[in-house]
Amino acid sequence: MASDATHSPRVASRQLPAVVVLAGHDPTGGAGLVADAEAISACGAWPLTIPTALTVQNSTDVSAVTPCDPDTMRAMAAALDEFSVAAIKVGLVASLETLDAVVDIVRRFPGVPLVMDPVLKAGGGRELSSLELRDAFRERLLPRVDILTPNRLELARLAGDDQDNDTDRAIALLSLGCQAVLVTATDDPLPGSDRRQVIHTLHTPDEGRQWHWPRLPGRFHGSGCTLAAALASRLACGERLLPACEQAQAYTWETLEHGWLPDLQHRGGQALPRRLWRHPAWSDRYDD
Ligand SMILES: Nc1ncnc2c1ncn2[C@@H]1O[C@H](COP(=O)(O)OP(=O)(O)OP(=O)(O)O)[C@@H](O)[C@H]1O
Ligand SMILES: Cc1ncc(CO)c(N)n1
Repeated sequence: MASDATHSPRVASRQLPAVVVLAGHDPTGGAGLVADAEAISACGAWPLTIPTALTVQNSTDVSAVTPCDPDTMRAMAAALDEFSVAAIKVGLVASLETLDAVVDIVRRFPGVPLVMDPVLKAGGGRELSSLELRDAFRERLLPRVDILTPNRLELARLAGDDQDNDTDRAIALLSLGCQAVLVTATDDPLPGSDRRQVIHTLHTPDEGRQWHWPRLPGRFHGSGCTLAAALASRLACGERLLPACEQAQAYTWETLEHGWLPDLQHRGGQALPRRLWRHPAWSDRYDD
């Protein structure tokens, strides 16, 4: 056995691409930082988690949000200089002060792909963003975003009232400097669309692309976080935008297909995506 003096830990020689996650903490693990960390790990990268807010919530609704201390967030980011940061994922930003910190942190990583999942409203309807905050977001963070992943409601709220269809709304956001917009249409299906499917539309300045996925029964808590975190992870691993979008959607769909309901009484709770369902420790559990 090697002596202490000569012992060196067994380490992998390959560097793992890291994803900085700036998001709120959801104690259920359905959404927020924990969800993001699971999705990022499952999709091949290493999560570096910086909390933006602490929330009180269950699988249905958020009842309180406490923004985190912006200087602590900045200090956390500054301490991560051993890692090779290859993507950033931003989720819930609940105050102007934490938005300032997010903007400062993002500036530390110029050119690193940034995925933003705008979290404006909780599943149960609680507002999580003020008009002032949305304006500041559009002005200060959106121009740095590589891909935004709003649902249709978030798209309409961020684009404002001047457009009357999703394409024009997405173009309005692209004109503010964001590079791509992937719009999900689950709770608010596209007019005239087949309700047995969920449709995603990618808008970029050069191309558009649509995907159709079979609609799974039930409602899910944290599906949007899963999609955006998986996408950040795939981009961190060097995937190009289009295949990264496709792989992140396929992964998200599988986590929902393997989702589970914490409340078997079905008192209105939502199902939680099982993001590590491929892990051997989970393989023989909870499956019907
Ligand atoms: N019932 C469902 N069937 C199939 N896919 C779903 C279903 N619900 C959500 N998804 C998938 O989850 C991902 C996130 O979409 P969704 O529209 O739920 O985002 P969101 O409303 O922003 O989510 P969240 O409220 O969790 O932030 C998409 O890939 C979407 O297709
Ligand atoms: C912390 C957090 N982020 C995002 C969402 C949206 O699902 C949530 N409910 N909670």
